[in-house]
Amino acid sequence: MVALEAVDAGYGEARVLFELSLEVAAGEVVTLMGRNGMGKTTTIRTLFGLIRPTAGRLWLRGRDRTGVAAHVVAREGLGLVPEGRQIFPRLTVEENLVATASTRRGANWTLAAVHRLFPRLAERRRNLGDELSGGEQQMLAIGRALMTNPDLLVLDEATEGLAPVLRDEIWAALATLKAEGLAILVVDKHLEASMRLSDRHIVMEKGRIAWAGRSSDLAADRSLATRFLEL
Ligand SMILES: Nc1ncnc2c1ncn2[C@@H]1O[C@H](COP(=O)(O)OP(=O)(O)OP(=O)(O)O)[C@@H](O)[C@H]1O
Repeated sequence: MVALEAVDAGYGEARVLFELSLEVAAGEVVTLMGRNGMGKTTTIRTLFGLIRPTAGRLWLRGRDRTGVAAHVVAREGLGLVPEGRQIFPRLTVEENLVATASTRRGANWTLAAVHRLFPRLAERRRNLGDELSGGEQQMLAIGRALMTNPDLLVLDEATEGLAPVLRDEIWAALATLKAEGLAILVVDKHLEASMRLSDRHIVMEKGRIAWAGRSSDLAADRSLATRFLEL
């Protein structure tokens, strides 16, 4: 449903992505991995139209969407959980969720549905964003992205800096979303958890794809992790 095809992209003169191609099909869960600074966030920004590629194509639902504005991409059914969460600190939990609500195509995601996925957000609904713990903020960031009713949810380091019990809660929520048929692209360093969740894994090195394969391939060759991921 989304694809980058031979994309070059970067910031000003600095080229970060080199002929990068990747694809996420409907209902598929894919992990994007790699050491710091290898271009994962830049890849996500390019997918969302936040960076315009200098070469190559962005495909959404089979249509060439290269160079379209970010708000147009968002309306095509891509929901972003950005690095650092970026929730609204002075809005309540409920206001944060309603702020991004979309009525596109049936609008499965309502406040009640987000509360079912993360009961903690129902308890905290009247708290301000900056009164939440890190884990609760992350749940809110995911809930907010779901309120746009995406077909593909993209998470950039969503479990970073969270206590293990909260990380597990986030992974469990993602497993529920996968079972409901949502496509997910997840940037994450936690290999074991992402191997359990994801269908496929893509490893980036210096703006290029260094390795791609299934969880069973990763499990079979542990040297891949040390080679590409510093684990
Ligand atoms: N806004 C920016 N302006 C200029 N260069 C940038 C900008 N953002 C990132 N870069 C550079 O682009 C390269 C790739 O960064 P990117 O954030 O995509 O990597 P990453 O794999 O997501 O790493 P991390 O895990 O540290 O977020 C790095 O060399 C980084 O310094």
